[in-house]
Parts: sequence; structure tokens; C-alpha cells
Amino acid sequence: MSEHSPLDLAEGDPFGPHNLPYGVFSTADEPGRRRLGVRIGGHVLDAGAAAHALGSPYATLLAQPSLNPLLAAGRTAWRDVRRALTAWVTVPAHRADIEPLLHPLDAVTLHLPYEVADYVDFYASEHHATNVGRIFRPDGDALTPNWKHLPIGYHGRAGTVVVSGTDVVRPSGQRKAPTDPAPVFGPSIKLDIEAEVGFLVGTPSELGKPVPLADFREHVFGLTLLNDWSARDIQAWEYVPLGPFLGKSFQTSVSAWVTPLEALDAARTAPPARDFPLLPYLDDAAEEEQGGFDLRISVEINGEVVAEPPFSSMYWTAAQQLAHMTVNGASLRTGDLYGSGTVSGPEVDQRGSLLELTWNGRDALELAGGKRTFLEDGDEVVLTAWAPGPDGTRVTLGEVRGRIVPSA
Ligand SMILES: O=C(O)/C=C/C(=O)CC(=O)CC(=O)O
Ligand SMILES: [Ca+2]
Ligand SMILES: [Mg+2]
Repeated sequence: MSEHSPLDLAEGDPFGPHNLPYGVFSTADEPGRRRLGVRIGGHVLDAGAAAHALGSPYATLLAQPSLNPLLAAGRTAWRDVRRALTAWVTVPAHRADIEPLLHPLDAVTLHLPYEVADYVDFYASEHHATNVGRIFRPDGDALTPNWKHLPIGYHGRAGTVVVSGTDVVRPSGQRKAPTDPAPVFGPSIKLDIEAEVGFLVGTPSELGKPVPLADFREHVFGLTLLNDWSARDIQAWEYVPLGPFLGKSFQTSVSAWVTPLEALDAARTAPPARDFPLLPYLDDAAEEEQGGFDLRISVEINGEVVAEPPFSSMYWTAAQQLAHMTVNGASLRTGDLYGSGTVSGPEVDQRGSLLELTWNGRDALELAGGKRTFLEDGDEVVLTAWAPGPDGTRVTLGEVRGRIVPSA
């Protein structure tokens, strides 16, 4: 009998067989060979090699340098592959085949696991939208008249979505405070975070055919933590009247791990009660009963927790966002990624951006490393999250990490 196996996990390991997020890794001896992996405990299983060793019909789908072929394969394949993976890491008879294909996490490099097609970002937290409205538009109503009738969003820049661990170069741009006589150019002095959850589309849809609410699980493969880095000074000057542009397009960081929707069945929850009736394409009883996710996010700056935003407080659900995004006939592509919008809860320490936590720089945070209003060069931000899993377990999402480096 072998001594301690990496498959013998501690009771309650949040990366147990109930979780099994997907990623793409390479090893030091073959840095150019990217492989699909599945996280189990503190290890990554080489999914393609495991499928090959066990004669799985999914060997070709899994022996890939990216998650995209599996994303495109559709929901039946997603379910079958997950079942197979669960068996491979739990059935004792497979251990001899599987154990040599496990790589310790600290011995691999993780890559962006999918090719991002289109990137959209929503604005679904009532608390965030209310706070931002008060800060940016103090003379108007905090929420715009459309806010509770449709999930507001904008198209972002797919090519600048990067994997966790990638440094963030402080962006430069135009800014003009209301009191400045003219705009100035330079490195942003209000660099911020936005704690979000990203939803990853697998199955494409046809141009001209809206995706109904009930088809969410046919199209969305899984979710991932996302940090929508935002330069508030650039944003405040440029956004009228077309919305976010260069203040947000310089970089968006996502976790190296994609958690399949099936791992989060026990975390489904009802979104907040509706203040207005929804139009039929956004209204569905099942959605109102369990369209949300009970994900508890944590935001750390330089190792200190500065906020714990609750995803369960989001007004719009991911299925409503998908239905809205396609109701005009716009089609989905494999690899489309959409952000939930900044997650902020009702309490001050539940706000998912420094803009809100410091009220646009008015109230500095007192951190161990000194006061902070916005991010300074060298600061490192880490988003983590967990959700209730089956039978009292926890499902932890892969972290998203980024360090600010000086302007180029
Ligand atoms: O209200 C505005 O003018 C701007 C809002 C944002 O910065 C938010 C955004 O990116 C969407 C979100 O993350 O909720
Ligand atoms: Ca955002
Ligand atoms: Mg961004």
C-alpha cells in the first residue's frame, strides 16, 4: 500500500470531489505544453492523460490546451465528464492510474484556461449602483429610471482579460476634476478594484434567436471570480454619455479556475424581492426562487480583509442577464464571459470597490501598511469566495490575485 495519497483529503477540504474546478496548466519541464487540469485538494489532475489512461471516450475533448472544446461540447458532455472525473478521483481501483498524473499546485504554472470571445460587464448590485450614483451624480436620483426594469451592462474588452497573478500596470489617461480648468494626462491617481463574479458561456446560440431564462444552464458552463480593475478618475471624465471605456478596458483579471455550475447546486438562492413587475422575458417563478447564488466573497489588500461582499444580495440574476443580453437576437459564442457587476451588500464593510469603501477618497481605510484611499504601486489585491456545498461542505472558488506596478 502506498503511503499518504494526494487523493486522501482532509475532512471538509473545500477542493474535494464535490468541487472539481477546471484550469489549464503547464509544468517546468515542458513549459510550452498547456494541458487541461482539474483541481483536487492541493493537486492538479492532468485531465487528458487521465482520460487516456482510463480509456475514456472523452480523451480527445480533454487532451486540449484550452477549455474551449469542452465548453463547446454542451451540457450533456459537461455532466458526463464531471461524473467521470468524480469517479477517477474517488474510486480506489483508479488510484494506481490517477496518482502519477497529479501535480502539486506549487509545481505548475496556471494559464488563462479559455479564449475569451466577447466580454460584457453588468451592474446588478442595487447597493453598488446606489452608492456609485450618489458619488458620480449627486444632483440626480441614485438609481436611473431603467435600473429595476433591465440589467444594465456594457461591452468591455475581451483581449485584456488576464489570468490571476498577472501584474496590473497602472493605466494612464485623461482626467479632469470638476474644478480643473482643463483635462490633464498622466497615470491614474484613483486606481480601484471591483469584486465580481464572471459567468462563462459554453454552448453558442443562433443569431436572431433570444436565449430564454430557462435555458441558462444549457449555455453557461460555470463561474469564476473576476476583478474589474477601474481607474475612477479616467472613468469619471470619459463616461458621459456612452459609458465605461478606457477607465476599465486596460485589464480585467479572472481566476485560473472555472467552477462548474453543477458544483454550486446547493448554493442556489432567491434573489431579493422585486420592487416592480418584470417584463415576461425576465420573469420566471423558478428564477425568482433560486436564480441567485449564496457566494461569500472576501476582498484582501496586502493580506488584510477590507470587505466581504455577499453575492446573494445581487438584484439581477445571471440567467436574467443572459436573457437580456440576447433578447435583441444577439448570439452567444463559446468563450463569452459576462461579469455580474460589482458585488456590494447593504453594509459598509460589504462594499466591493474602494470608490464605495472610501466614498471616492473622502474616508481613507486604515490598513496595517498605512492609509489607503485608492491603490498604490506595489499593493496586491486578492479576491476569494466560498459557497455552501452538498452535505455541509464548502465549495471554494479559485482566487483572483493582482499586484499594481508603476505606469509604463
Ligand atoms: O454608474 C456609473 O456611472 C458607473 C458604474 C461602474 O463603474 C460600474 C461598473 O463597471 C459596473 C459594475 O461593476 O457594477
Ligand atoms: Ca464592473
Ligand atoms: Mg475591466
